[in-house]
Amino acid sequence: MTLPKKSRPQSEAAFEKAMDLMPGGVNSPARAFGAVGGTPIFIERAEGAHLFDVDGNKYLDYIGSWGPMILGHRHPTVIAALEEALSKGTSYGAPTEAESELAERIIDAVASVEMVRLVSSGTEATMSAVRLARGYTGRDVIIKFAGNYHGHVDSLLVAAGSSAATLGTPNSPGVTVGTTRDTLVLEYNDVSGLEKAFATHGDKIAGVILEPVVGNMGVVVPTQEFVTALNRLTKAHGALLICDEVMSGFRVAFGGAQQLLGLEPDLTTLGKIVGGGLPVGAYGGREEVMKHILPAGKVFQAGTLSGNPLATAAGCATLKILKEQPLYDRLEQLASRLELGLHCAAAEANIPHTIARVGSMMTLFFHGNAITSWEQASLCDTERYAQFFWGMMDRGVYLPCSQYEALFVSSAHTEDDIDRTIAASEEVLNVG
Ligand SMILES: NCC(=O)CCC(=O)O
Repeated sequence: MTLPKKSRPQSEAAFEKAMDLMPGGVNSPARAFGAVGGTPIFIERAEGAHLFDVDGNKYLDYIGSWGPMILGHRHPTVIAALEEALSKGTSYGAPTEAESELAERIIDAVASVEMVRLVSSGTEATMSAVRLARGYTGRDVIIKFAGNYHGHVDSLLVAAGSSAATLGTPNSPGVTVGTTRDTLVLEYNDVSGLEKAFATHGDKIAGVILEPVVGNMGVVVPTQEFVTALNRLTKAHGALLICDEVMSGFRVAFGGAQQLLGLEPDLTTLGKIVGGGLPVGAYGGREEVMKHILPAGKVFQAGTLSGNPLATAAGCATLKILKEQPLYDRLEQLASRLELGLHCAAAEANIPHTIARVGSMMTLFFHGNAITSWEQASLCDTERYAQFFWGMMDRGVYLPCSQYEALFVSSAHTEDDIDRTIAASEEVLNVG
């Protein structure tokens, strides 16, 4: 296992203390650097495209809080909206007009969403969407795909991606066989597997949930045949298509991955960017389906902090900027520059690799072939990734601490930042 050359004594001390207080020293396993070894850096503050750790080191941040910070950290408009909301109160547990504004902004952007419910995390959004799909159809079975991650919902924590895959727990202890009896796991991009599942269980399938651009086994893109089959088979069998756009929503396009790919979901789950850096999730879809949620209908779902005024303010400010400013072209330019630079660096060093990218989310896989499923993703050279990760960290570039997580470019990155990142990668990949 490669470890960093640089020591970070304050982070090491903070981690040692945290390990006594919280399991593994963290509040979410993705943060623990488990797959790359060593000590996670403890963050002191962030600004624009940069993170600053407690040892006083500055890093170019390509995680962006695992996706939400598409505008970079402390965007002045988002901070101003938060300050204004804060001056009025922090939680009411009663309706506000700002909730309608955020709902309206989501409905305006995502073509398939006619009505939306706000929650507090992506996990809550997917959990609720699955319940609604079952409640609406009166059926039990949910199809999910290996390596896709839908938060830590029990019934979906099977062959899960993200830190569950990275840390070797794709099927978590504590998730009962009974809970997952109605979860059918297929390989991503496997059209014939999907056809067979519908041929065998068609009248029992409540829905199919997927990441339309996967970010949780590294970036994996669906084939056009897979997209067409998902649209066709769900419609033909009366099952709901659920696009989990917690990561890809407002990230790969203003209308999400569904807009880019031509997916026609009945339900969409959102999180991350819609909260502008505060805890928000959302699920939405056709009005006729959404009206089955209590109190309009009978499917139960609730939340004390749902539509929280601070989170709603940050979300509205972020979505307003994304609507009014042509940031997606800029993100595309920056990210394609990074893709090309990383590709050239790895090619020059003769390192087998493939890069998957959609807009500003991307993965440099240490494997020579294109990655289209978890079966293939699992063959990557994760030891090489760990070396790459620490080499980049020591040069002030903060990348995901796992081969199986996407990196994100934000609109706060500059061409110069990208070029510095490429120069660092050239050094790291050539040193080996
Ligand atoms: N792929 C990682 C995430 O999406 C969330 C971060 C976390 O699990 O802490």
